[in-house]
Amino acid sequence: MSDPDAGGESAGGESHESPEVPPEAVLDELFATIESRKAELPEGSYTASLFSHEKGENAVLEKIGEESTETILAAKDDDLDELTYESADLVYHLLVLLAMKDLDLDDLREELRERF
Ligand SMILES: N=c1c2ncn([C@@H]3O[C@H](COP(=O)(O)OP(=O)(O)OP(=O)(O)O)[C@@H](O)[C@H]3O)c2ncn1[C@@H]1O[C@H](COP(=O)(O)O)[C@@H](O)[C@H]1O
Repeated sequence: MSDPDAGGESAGGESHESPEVPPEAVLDELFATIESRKAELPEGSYTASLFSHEKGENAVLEKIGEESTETILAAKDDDLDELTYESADLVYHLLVLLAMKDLDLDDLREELRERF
């Protein structure tokens, strides 16, 4: 996997498209970035702030609750752009939670694969 900091991510929370990351590698790249933020806790990183929040794990748990509600509301409104946006927020925060609990994408993949 490539260096997560080489893909244009910014500790300031800016998001840049990374055309060199193929679509099928996006989740792995994102998770690698999350793991990097967890290890290095750079200043200005929203992800790092979730790992060092004074509320502890409740910070990310609350975000998952909020993003779940926003996802449901977008679906009820049949707003597909909003549904996609809020789903991305939800998945991102879920991946932060997995990393916080020392789980990773392989654990998730394995669990899903066993259901085939
Ligand atoms: N994918 C994400 C990502 N998705 C959501 N968020 C943040 O999650 C927060 C969501 O909170 P809110 O819902 O309150 O945001 P909001 O914009 O006020 O409200 P909404 O309209 O989104 O509902 C915002 O601060 C978003 O910036 C993310 N922050 C970071 N990433 C990824 O993590 C990388 C590293 O980010 P930093 O840790 O900030 O460097 C980035 O390059 C991205 O790839």
